[in-house]
Order: sequence, then structure tokens, then C-alpha cells
Amino acid sequence: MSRLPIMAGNWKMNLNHVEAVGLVQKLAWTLADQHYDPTKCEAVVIPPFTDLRTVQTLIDGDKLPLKHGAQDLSQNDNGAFTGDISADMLVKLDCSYVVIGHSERREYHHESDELINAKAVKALSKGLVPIICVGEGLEVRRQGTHVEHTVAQVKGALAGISGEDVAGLVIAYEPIWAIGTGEVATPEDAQEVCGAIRAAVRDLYGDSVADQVRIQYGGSVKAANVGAIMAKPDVDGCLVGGASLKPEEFAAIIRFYDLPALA
Ligand SMILES: O=C[C@H](O)COP(=O)(O)O
Repeated sequence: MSRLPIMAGNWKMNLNHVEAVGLVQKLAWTLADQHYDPTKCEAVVIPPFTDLRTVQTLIDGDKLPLKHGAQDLSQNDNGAFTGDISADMLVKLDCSYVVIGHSERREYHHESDELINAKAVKALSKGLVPIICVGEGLEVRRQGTHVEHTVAQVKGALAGISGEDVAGLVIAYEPIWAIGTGEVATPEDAQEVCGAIRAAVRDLYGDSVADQVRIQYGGSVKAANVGAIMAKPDVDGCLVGGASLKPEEFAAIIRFYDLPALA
């Protein structure tokens, strides 16, 4: 079963809507120059909420081969939830994807597995594809319980979600100790946990769902290390932070399939 690789650039709290135009245009030009083939890898940008309308207009207007998504959403439909953004608002902005449960939201906003599950259910009910983030911190990694820890997060996030929905979503494994630190997990580390996540999905939902769900690795991914990471059988893409703010670097990550060892 072949899964379409997916590279998603999570800009985090960087770039205003004017700066967003520059980055998306430069990314698109670079990809066009290098004959990017969207059938070989899906390319997604995930800007801050305030940039989404601008990015949507640019992608639609110029028919760019990019998709866009948001960094979070509310589990509620609408109402008195100051500062929150609903799934319907994201759908109206043509978002395809929404990141849910990023480790920075788990840490700074105390998001629990239950809340992440509620957000994933809400996203799916509105036709958005969740990118559900899981992964262990340094303490858990040192104790050697990173696989159990991460699989438990996956099970919590997927509770009550149908196999059909799980087959279409994305799970991002991001070891927290490798995020923004320059400390990249080895390709073998990434494969160990991504393989365990797929095995857990297989136990819960069966072969067809496990063979379709896409699993990303995230944590200090760059053009220089993406090839070795993507060569692992259970890694279907990357959730990229810092390197996605550099258009040439992110374009090279998206075009990992042209790297000599993989071509
Ligand atoms: O969402 C992206 C991840 O947190 C990875 O960030 P990074 O590539 O800057 O390490």
C-alpha cells in the first residue's frame, strides 16, 4: 500500500500576514523552478490564524500546488469562548488540515488527551483532516518508556473515532527533546515509534486502516537529514518547524523524493 508523503510546515507564532505572502511566493517559485511534482509529496503550510485569509487568497488566486491548515481549533462550535477559533471558521478559509495537540499546546495550554480527542472529533465532523501530535519528553525517553507513553497518547486521541476517519488522518510523532533543539532523533528512533504507532492502529482498527493512516516525524528536520528519515518504512512525512520558515530549505524537504539515494 503506498501512502502519499506529506510535508507540513508549522510556522508556529512566526510571520505576520504580509511576511506570509513573501514566504509562500518564494516557496512556490522555488518548487516551480525545481519541477515539484505534487503526486510524489503533498506540501502544506500551517501559518498563524491571522495569516490564513491571505494565504488562502494567494494559493487560490495563483493556483499554487500547496495546501494550508491551522495550528489549533476549538472543540466547541461557537459562542462565548474568547480567543478561540472554530472548525467552521477554518473550513470557510478552505483549510484542509488542522494541527491538534502539538506539544507546545500540551505544555503551555495544558491540553489533555481528552481535550485533544474532542478537538479531533470536532475537526473530522467538519471535514478537516487532523494532524494529531504525540511524543515523549526527555524524562520519559531516559526512562525508556517512550513507546508506551506515545502509544497511550495515540489511543487517547483516537478514542471513539471510526476506522474510516482514522484511515484519513495524520499522526505526527514528535519527540519533545528534538523540537527546535537541533537534536534530531535518529532515523531508527523515528522508525521505532512510528512503527509502534502503526502497530497500535493495526491492533485497534485492522490492516486496511493501519496501511492508510499517514504518520509523520517531527523534530529538527532539515534538508540534510530528511532523506534518511523518509527512507524508514513507517515514516510518511514530516512536521517541520524552523526549517519551514526558510523557503529554499522547505522546498528541498518537500522534494526529498529526488534525493540521489531515493530517486
Ligand atoms: O511542529 C513542528 C515541530 O515542533 C518541529 O519543530 P522544529 O522543526 O523547529 O524542531
